[in-house]
Amino acid sequence: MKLQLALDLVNIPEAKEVVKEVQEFIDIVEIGTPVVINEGLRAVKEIKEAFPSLEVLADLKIMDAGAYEVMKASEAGADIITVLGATDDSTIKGAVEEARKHGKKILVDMINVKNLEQRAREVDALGVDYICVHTGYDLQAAGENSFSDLRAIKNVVKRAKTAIAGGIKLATLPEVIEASPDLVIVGGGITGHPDKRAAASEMKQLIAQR
Ligand SMILES: O=C(CO)[C@H](O)[C@H](O)COP(=O)(O)O
Repeated sequence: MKLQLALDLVNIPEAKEVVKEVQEFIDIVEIGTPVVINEGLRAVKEIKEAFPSLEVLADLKIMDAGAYEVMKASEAGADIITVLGATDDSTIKGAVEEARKHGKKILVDMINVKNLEQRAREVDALGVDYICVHTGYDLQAAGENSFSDLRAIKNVVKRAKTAIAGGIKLATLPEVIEASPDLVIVGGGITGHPDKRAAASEMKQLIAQR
């Protein structure tokens, strides 16, 4: 089980500071969608150059032009690129084919997918690397989480790895770990903690005990 740090509310220098603090406890660093909007793919490039031993995920949440956007993120140094599960199969197929050309991986974000199990089966058959259940910020604010969604996709996904994101904190991590995802994605649970290093370290220990 891997731990991914999601960076959403920082600029590039701040991102580097946070990663420096917690790098020994994380496997993947995510350049979040707001960071890409503010800083562009330069953020991916700079973080990959600064931390070459970490995998870097570009959270582009691709909805169209899958091949082109994966090509651009790959050129910037991303190891994993996100595509939305709600989009058309042709976009996901294009993204997967392009990722293969560059030796990169595709994570499909199932945010706001209604027919979750059926779509997870379909997306799995398209050859993606990760399928991720995700409660976004707006639904987190309404008290929702993706814990039962994770259990649901674990029952139907046969070849992709599974991942979960959305509001995971130290207190809720044990419940997440219980459902055995391959990847746990944590943003505010680390970046919003008064001691980021301690939070990341404790999360890594909880995951390692599994
Ligand atoms: O993709 C995202 C928002 O759309 C976030 O990166 C993801 O939800 C993880 O952050 P947090 O743990 O703070 O919810």
